[in-house]
Amino acid sequence: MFIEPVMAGRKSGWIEVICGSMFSGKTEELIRRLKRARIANLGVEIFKPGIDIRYDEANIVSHDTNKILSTPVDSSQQILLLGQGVDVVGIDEAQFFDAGLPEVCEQLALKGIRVIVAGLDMDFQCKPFGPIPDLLAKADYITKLHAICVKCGNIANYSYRKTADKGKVVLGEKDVYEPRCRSCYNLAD
Ligand SMILES: Nc1ncnc2c1ncn2[C@@H]1O[C@H](COP(=O)(O)OP(=O)(O)O)[C@@H](O)[C@H]1O
Ligand SMILES: Cc1cn([C@H]2C[C@H](O)[C@@H](COP(=O)(O)O)O2)c(=O)[nH]c1=O
Ligand SMILES: [Zn+2]
Repeated sequence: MFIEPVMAGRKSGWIEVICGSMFSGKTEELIRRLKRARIANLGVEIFKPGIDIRYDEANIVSHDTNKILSTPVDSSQQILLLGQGVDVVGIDEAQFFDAGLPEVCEQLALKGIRVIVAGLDMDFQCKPFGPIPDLLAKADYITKLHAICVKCGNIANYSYRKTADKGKVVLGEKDVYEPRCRSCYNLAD
């Protein structure tokens, strides 16, 4: 389990990235860390991409219906503007943001803000997803989570798409995707 670092001396920010496949618990872990920050009386701002309206327009909602209120935004620059002056910034579904997100996170961390980012590291074709690879390179702390393979029960690293759609961005949940391990991902069905 991730334990919040204790920083001595001057207030310094940092970047945490929570990554993994779909259903691996990224959103739950993000919500857990943000709720703990609120319990510590820290100022928290939470963002998600405007396109992510799967479960709710504004809330970040986990597959287990755990939720926390967020501000939907359309660009990483908005996070830089709206995130000023708080202690902690949380970002969910970061794979959908533009290529400027890593630099925005860097700027926020430089201002002493703890930045917690959750997102898919790979798309349905096992290709790196959006700004996540660059975020991983810049992160101070990385947590890689795993789901359970629906085919065999092993640890799942991949998000298998069940439909014929080949577009990179296709919103969905169990109707469209299932988590699979490496062997089961490479099965024909
Ligand atoms: N195959 C699975 N493996 C693991 N968790 C699953 C699976 N199917 C459903 N879940 C549920 O999904 C929850 C994680 O949801 P969530 O945090 O939204 O994941 P993510 O954001 O990584 O997609 C788990 O706590 C569990 O209840
Ligand atoms: C693999 C993959 C996923 N998506 C979409 C599907 C969901 O709407 C989100 C991921 O949500 P989660 O919180 O990680 O479960 O991303 C996509 O658009 N393209 C893909 O390749
Ligand atoms: Zn498997």
